[in-house]
Amino acid sequence: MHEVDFQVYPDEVVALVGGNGAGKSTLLEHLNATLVPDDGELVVDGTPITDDDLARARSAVGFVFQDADTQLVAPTVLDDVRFGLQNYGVPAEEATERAREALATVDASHLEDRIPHYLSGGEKRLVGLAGVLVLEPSVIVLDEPLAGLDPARSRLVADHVERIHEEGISVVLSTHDLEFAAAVADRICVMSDGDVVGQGTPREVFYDPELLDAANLHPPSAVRVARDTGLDVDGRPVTEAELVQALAGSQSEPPQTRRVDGPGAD
Ligand SMILES: Nc1ncnc2c1ncn2[C@@H]1O[C@H](COP(=O)(O)OP(=O)(O)OP(=O)(O)O)[C@@H](O)[C@H]1O
Repeated sequence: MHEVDFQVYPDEVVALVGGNGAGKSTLLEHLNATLVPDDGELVVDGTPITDDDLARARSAVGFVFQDADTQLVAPTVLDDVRFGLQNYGVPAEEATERAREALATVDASHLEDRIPHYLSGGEKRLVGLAGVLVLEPSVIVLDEPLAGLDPARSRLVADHVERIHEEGISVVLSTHDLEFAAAVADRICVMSDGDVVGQGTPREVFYDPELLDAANLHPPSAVRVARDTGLDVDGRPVTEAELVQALAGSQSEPPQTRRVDGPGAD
């Protein structure tokens, strides 16, 4: 990383996008002081983090790792989710109650007695998320949250991101899935070669071909359809739902704007 200036504001979802090796995970791991900058500063909730104070960054910024196994350490799922709370000295009964609530939030209550090691990749990710949510962080970092998930579980993760956001927690995630980024993010940061090379709303970023080319990225399919088919689509849609809505809107235009050929034509 070099010369990176990156902020997360309250109540926003930020997606880091960029090719392999662009620096997404490295930047994310700085946010909760898993990595500490050689030069520069990490400020959490307005206060600079010092070497003696790393625990504060770790409790304020919850990190859900791409490889969930690194995060799951206890013999059962419930033990795992309450592990962090017990480390912070929360009494056992309260820790259990809060852990159960966090598991319910991610629809994983049914897993509470299971052995974390034997869960599927998607289940592990949900339990990792519960283990972070239970600590009530102000920011949650998700490194490649869709990696290895089937489409149904990917949708579930997208729903959870929205739900977490509605609870007033900021979310920073990295992803190679630009459709997902377009659907969940308020702000997209484009990374290339260890740097943030551009950022903006999904509409600004995904309709900026020069920025996307510079980072070797292809826009989401809705953007490609809207841009390349020559259809007169208003509003620069970035998701399929927005594209469908825009196309439906353009179909309700007056009939003279539609080309009508063939035998049935008047
Ligand atoms: N601890 C480290 N020391 C030195 N170089 C590192 C270290 N960790 C990562 N790198 C290098 O930094 C670069 C960025 O890696 P990073 O994992 O942040 O990329 P990424 O954007 O998350 O990539 P991907 O999409 O492939 O996961 C890579 O070239 C990687 O080899």
